[in-house]
Amino acid sequence: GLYTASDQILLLSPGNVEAALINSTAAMVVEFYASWCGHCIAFSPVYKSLARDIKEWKPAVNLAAIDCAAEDNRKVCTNYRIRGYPTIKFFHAYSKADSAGLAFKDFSRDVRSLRHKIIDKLESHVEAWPPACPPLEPTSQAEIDIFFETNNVQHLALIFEDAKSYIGREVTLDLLQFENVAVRRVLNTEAGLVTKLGVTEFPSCYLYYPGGNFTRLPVNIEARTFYSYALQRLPGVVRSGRPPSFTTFFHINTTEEPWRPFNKSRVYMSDLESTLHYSLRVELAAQPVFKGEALRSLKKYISVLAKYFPGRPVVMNLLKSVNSWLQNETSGQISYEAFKDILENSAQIPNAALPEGVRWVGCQGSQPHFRRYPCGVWTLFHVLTVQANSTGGSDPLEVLSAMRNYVQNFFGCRPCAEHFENMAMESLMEVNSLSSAVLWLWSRHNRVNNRLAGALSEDPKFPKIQWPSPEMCSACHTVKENGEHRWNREQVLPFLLSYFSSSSILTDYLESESQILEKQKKKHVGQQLALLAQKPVERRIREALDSSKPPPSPQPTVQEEEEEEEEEEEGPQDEAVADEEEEDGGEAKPEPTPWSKAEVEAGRGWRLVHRKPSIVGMRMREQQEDIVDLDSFVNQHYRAKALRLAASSRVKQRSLQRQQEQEQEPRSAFELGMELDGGLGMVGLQPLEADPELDVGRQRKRLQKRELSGRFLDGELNHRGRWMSVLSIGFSKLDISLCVILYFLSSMCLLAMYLFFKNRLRLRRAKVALP
Ligand SMILES: Cc1cc2nc3c(=O)[nH]c(=O)nc-3n(C[C@H](O)[C@H](O)[C@H](O)COP(=O)(O)OP(=O)(O)OC[C@H]3O[C@@H](n4cnc5c(N)ncnc54)[C@H](O)[C@@H]3O)c2cc1C
Repeated sequence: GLYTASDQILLLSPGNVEAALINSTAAMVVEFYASWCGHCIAFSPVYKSLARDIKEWKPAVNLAAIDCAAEDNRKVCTNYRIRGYPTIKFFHAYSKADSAGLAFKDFSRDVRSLRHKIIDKLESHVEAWPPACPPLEPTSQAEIDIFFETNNVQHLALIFEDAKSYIGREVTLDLLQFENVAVRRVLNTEAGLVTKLGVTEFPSCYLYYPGGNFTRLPVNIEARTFYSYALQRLPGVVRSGRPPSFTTFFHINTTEEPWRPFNKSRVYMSDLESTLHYSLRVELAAQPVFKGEALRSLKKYISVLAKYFPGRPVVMNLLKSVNSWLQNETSGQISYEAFKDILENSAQIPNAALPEGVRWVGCQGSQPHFRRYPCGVWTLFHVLTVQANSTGGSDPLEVLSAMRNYVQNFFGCRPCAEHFENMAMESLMEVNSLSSAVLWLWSRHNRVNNRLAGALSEDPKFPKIQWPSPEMCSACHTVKENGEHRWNREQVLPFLLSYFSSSSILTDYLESESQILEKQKKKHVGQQLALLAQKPVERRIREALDSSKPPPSPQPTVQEEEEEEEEEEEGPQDEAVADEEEEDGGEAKPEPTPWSKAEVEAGRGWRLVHRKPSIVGMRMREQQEDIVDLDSFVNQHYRAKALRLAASSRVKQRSLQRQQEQEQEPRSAFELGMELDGGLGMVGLQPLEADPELDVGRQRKRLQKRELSGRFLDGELNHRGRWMSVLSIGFSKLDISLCVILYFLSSMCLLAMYLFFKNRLRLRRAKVALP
């Protein structure tokens, strides 16, 4: 068919036609059409506009349509004696079963004249006036005099007009769904009232109160739209079924968060950043993997954000890094986790971060379920279309198609996405310039506002209006000669360009950039700690071993090797001095390689695990460490720790100065990790202190030296201890046995050779001695 349920048009079928047309409390206007008929197709936008225009009239009159081209509907259309398309018929409220409806003859294809026709038909009701329809006939002085005795309303609006004018009746129907206000039309011929109120202009609107007090309703233009808008916003006037505390909502904090006072006619960066946070960290997270259409949509979305989001440097740096990573991604699919790593700036690009959490300001709702994120999404895309326009984007559809794809693929509200897609399919192709893109989004947003006005999702504190209101931009509204409201697009465009421009965006309630960066830094450190704490011991050992495979070049340079050898050969006294020098920074050298921190860490890990042994022969075992026995590995480190502790306690006893130095020396995070891990901190290779500046490499070196010093100080260790220490470095019992056997065999061999040559010499001497 030509219509959908979101058009505010009731779609008729054999199943619901009787319930809709027979004995209904509201009158019905029905379009009988055929979906293949060109005139029907041409008329459908008018009929949709009419439905939007008079949606407040629903309790009195409702619009419906039926596609007679559908086989199932043919009998219904035949029963109502439909001969041609489109045919519009009017059914009075409480129509009988045999009613065939009143056809609109020669109706013109414009909303205003159709509206007037509907009013004419409503007034032609001959039976008892339907209770759902307000009185449409002109009022009199006599009725006004006793009005407040018989009606319990706060405001009575009197619209003074001539007999031909429909404004009074239209405004009466526009206010049908609002409480605490009544509207009556007064003809210019009602001399008593005209004189009493001193009315000179027709049309004009006056508010009349008990006791005969009255005041003129101030509006920019004397027209239906302005009257209806102003009357719907009078104090105490609420949509039917809504709480009457409309005006006091502003001061009541009904949300969990503190209310943030704001200017209703400004855009806030805090809303935009909150939208980015929710969109990128929450909504996108629903997709574990992006591929195909979803990946293309994500790329487009991030691309327009990186190009047009008028963000602070810290946010823009982050968006640009995410964008360049995404655009370089060619594998055809990416996981959300990988995306998130870049989003959280795991690579620690300087001065780049997206603030965490939401802080709604202009998008605050009076209840936690009102407004917020969807308000932010609209605002974000209005800002982006305006930014694209003012920065001279090349493709008029760039932002809108990114929005369309985002909404279609990721926006959590699926019916919203469906409605938006329908609008996009219908007219997005008409957009041919950057300014028409701005206007397209504005007008489609207004369509959504129109559809949602009065819906349960409408925040009573922020009623859905045709935006901008006359108060915000009176020049945006005009009235045609015939009194019909029109948007003045020439005025709307500059208004939108200024309202959503980057220079108009307020930065209240934002966290400072340094706060954001500081939080991000803490988060990174926290994540590293959590990761370390979560990893099972064996996994950490395996990872350490994996990381022990040499990366391309962080192997020690010749100079480094020499330095390390020198350090290893230094005695304990030298070590203390060297430690002091390192702490002072005196001898500390910057990392000689251009590797990232992680790579350097990996390199250090590699060097640590593969450090040159002090016993010749260890090199031969390096290749085998990939298949190390975990238990013996664990044992080695337990033993190493025990030896270190023993050695350091001996040192303490022997040197008071050395003891003091050791006591003053802060325990390194690495050592703490060793203790926490039961001596396995070495394999985690992670600093456990929350200070990211901690030089883990130096502490490791120091630790190595202590291990070594433990061995060199071992003069006091007993022979068995030393033997054990030799074993602990890596020789198995088999190795030792083989060595002993080889030693024994070679000794035997030497002995045999000695005896052999000795005998030969003796024989030779004996031969020479013979005559
Ligand atoms: C793409 C999309 C489709 C949606 N579809 C539906 C739906 O089908 N059903 C549903 O229940 N909800 C839908 N929503 C949510 C709904 O439109 C509102 O966003 C939500 O109800 C919150 O409303 P709000 O009062 O904060 O104002 P919003 O409509 O969210 O507007 C946000 C702000 O934008 C400004 N604004 C308002 N109108 C315009 C305009 N025409 N042009 C420029 N700026 C304007 C105002 O300052 C307003 O405060 C949709 C949201 C989006 C993003």
